[in-house]
Amino acid sequence: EEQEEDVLRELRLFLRNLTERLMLDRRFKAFVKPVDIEEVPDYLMVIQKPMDLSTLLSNIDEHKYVTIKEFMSDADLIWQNALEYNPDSDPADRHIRHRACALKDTMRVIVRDELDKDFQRVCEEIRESR
Ligand SMILES: O=C(C1CCC1)N1C[C@@H]2C[C@H]3C[C@@H](O)[C@@H](O)[C@]2(C1)O3
Repeated sequence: EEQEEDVLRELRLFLRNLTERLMLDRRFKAFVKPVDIEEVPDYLMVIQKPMDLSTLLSNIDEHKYVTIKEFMSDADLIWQNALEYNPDSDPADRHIRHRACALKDTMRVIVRDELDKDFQRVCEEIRESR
């Protein structure tokens, strides 16, 4: 229905705004683009599902997400992958993990504070109806 497409358009606007705000945050610079496989040749041996903020933005424009849960599943890969690939006690890994944790918390707080619960439920109903 057209009313359903109106809801999904509004979800995409929220998701683009959220993703763009994260991309502008200096703490999250390392998460903006895919990890460079030429620079990190073993990355795909460790990480099965790479993800980054630019890829999230492309997915939004390709109408991949009908609910916030689906978006968060991909968005969570960004910090989860960073924790998994950078586990060591050296300062560089600790710095990446600190930023990964900040990304996780920042995303959740923005969604909690800015995405209406009733709107989320309407999106879930659309997903269940398809
Ligand atoms: O995991 C990541 C990114 C950081 C958050 C995502 N990378 C894997 C490499 C390990 C570490 C060293 C850099 O040379 C750079 O190549 C990477 C990029 O950081």
